[in-house]
Amino acid sequence: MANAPSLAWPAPAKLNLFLHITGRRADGYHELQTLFQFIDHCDWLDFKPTTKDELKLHSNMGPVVADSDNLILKAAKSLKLHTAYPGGAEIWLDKRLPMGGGLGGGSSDAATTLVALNELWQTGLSKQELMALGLKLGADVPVFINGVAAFAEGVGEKLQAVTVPEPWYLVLVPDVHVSTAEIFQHPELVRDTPKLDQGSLLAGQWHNDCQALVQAKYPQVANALSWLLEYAPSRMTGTGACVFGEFATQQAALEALALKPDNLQGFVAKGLNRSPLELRRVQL
Ligand SMILES: C[C@@](CO)(OP(=O)(O)O)[C@H](O)COP(=O)(O)OP(=O)(O)OC[C@H]1O[C@@H](n2ccc(N)nc2=O)[C@H](O)[C@@H]1O
Ligand SMILES: Nc1ncnc2c1ncn2[C@@H]1O[C@H](COP(=O)(O)OP(=O)(O)O)[C@@H](O)[C@H]1O
Repeated sequence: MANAPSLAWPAPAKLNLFLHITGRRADGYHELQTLFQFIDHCDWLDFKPTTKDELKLHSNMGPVVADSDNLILKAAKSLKLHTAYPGGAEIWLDKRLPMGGGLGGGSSDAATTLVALNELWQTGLSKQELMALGLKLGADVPVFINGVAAFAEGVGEKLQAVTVPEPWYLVLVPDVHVSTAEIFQHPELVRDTPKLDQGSLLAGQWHNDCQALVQAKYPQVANALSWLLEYAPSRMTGTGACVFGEFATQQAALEALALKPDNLQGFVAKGLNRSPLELRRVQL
């Protein structure tokens, strides 16, 4: 399985093109205003329904995430429980997205699992029902199920579809893990950015409220960003650690990639307003 070039179901990464934190709820979660766009860089999954009451995951992730914590198995289990589905599934994961980088790979894997098993098990949930189930697994899961670029509010679950430019991105992956929970708990996090309407936000300057704090704590992120800013307008995605620069053409992004320092990982990807998961659904 390790070299399986492409399993059947994509789980794409997302970028937060901007991320504003506008407040904190009583339960500790933060109110956001953010713009999600997908990129054509994906994990790949495959699923085989079984009659046995068992969920089994084969993956190339290594032991970094225990099965009991894996969002894929959590998603499959929650769909099985919610619909009282008696059977199970064998699941394969070809992990390609960096973990804990603000690219949403775990959430995307969970979303693809819910969408795929709902189809293969014929459990018949609507997209809205899947999104509600997904939200219990993580704030970013619904946008991946919805599959279109979106302006998001609430904790990221109140979505409005948007059409924004689809540039090429050079994404850099600093060699550091940034914990989402740690950044959201930090006393110095900016959490009082004024709420604005969608039109003003889309037309304004895009920024990420977590970026200054993450840069200050993690020199690897600060260094990646200052290198990238020499080539293109660049920001951090989510709570980091990945940063992305916007390029008009694939060629320009690849030329910058070729010049990157050897100690930085990176890749070039296209911005997409419709996710590869959604495009697969439409094409079938
Ligand atoms: C910040 C964002 C922006 O897209 O992205 P990432 O950098 O993680 O990809 C997300 O909202 C992250 O979503 P997700 O990664 O699903 O977060 P969750 O598992 O729900 O939450 C992880 C932890 O972050 C905090 N958290 C998360 C979301 C939010 N709106 N407010 C929070 O305070 C909570 O402490 C929670 O325990
Ligand atoms: N299938 C999965 N893929 C990636 N991470 C997972 C998965 N299941 C659980 N996790 C956990 O979720 C964390 C966040 O993963 P990920 O979604 O890749 O990053 P982020 O939320 O920063 O975008 C990981 O560090 C890992 O502990």
